[in-house]
Amino acid sequence: MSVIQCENIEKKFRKKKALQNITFQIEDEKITGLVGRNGTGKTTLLRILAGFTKQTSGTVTVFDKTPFNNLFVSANSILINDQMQFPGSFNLQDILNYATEFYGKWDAELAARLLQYFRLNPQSYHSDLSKGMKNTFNFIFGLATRCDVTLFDEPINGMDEAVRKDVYRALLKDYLAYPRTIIISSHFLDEMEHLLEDILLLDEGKVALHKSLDELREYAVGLLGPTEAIKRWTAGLEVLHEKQVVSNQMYTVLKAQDCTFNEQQLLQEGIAFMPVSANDLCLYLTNSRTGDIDDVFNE
Ligand SMILES: Nc1ncnc2c1ncn2[C@@H]1O[C@H](COP(=O)(O)OP(=O)(O)OP(=O)(O)O)[C@@H](O)[C@H]1O
Repeated sequence: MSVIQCENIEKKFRKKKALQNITFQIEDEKITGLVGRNGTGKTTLLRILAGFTKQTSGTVTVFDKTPFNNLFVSANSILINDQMQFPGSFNLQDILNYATEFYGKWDAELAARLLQYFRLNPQSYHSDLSKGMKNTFNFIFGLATRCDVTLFDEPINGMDEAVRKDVYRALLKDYLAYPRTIIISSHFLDEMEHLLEDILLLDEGKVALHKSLDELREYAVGLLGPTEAIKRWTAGLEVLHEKQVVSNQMYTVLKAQDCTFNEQQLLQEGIAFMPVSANDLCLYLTNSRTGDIDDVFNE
């Protein structure tokens, strides 16, 4: 069953199109990674799904309802980001107590145990926490709501590596015990790959790709070998990425469906097949249109 459906969404900020032609569906009980370069529309999309802002055109439904200003959607979904504001007079414990009243599936015990594990003092104030601690608290809050739709916008910003690892593990354990629809936007795809079932990749406000992680891992293949031989074999094919490794050796990434070569023949010419990670593929598919950073320093 689709919990989230977007049909041809566009979002404009004055003349700037932050999102365009966005169409996708997200099934119930999946963890989806929302990835893409800076400024590509991830936050805007999550804010629309959470009902915080309205699309300029197109249709969005969450639980078959239009999320903007919808009480049912706001009681059953949560958007966690580093802009979260809590009443200034509330300490962390007050915030957790208040959540009990608002979220039907709130797990106070989980919240308390995680607070203790991450050494967050329940008497401290949210505004006094460091960036990493604030985001750890926000993550705990989001997890403990057990909302049927839980949206995390770059939840691990500022967390150190050990905390990030624990956060991933907590998310996975809780999700396996209480499956729900989770979307996480992040620039750390490598680290979170093991959590994700699907990837929604945005590029300049459009959906570049929406696939399962398994499909993504098989989407492309890398060829490493002599430049002349690779150029000859790949002539006329769509190249997703290429890089000169050393003077006469290059690395080229192609769509796997286009690689109908005889692997043995390629090997004889010194060309090796290499897998392409989901993270690298996402980078290649959203490559800068302004060339390589090296070009900035070349005359
Ligand atoms: N309130 C706003 N007013 C004007 N422009 C905005 C506003 N919010 C976002 N934008 C623009 O919309 C585009 C998408 O921004 P958004 O924050 O959704 O990107 P993002 O993918 O989340 O970026 P990042 O990875 O850097 O957090 C950007 O060009 C941004 O400048």
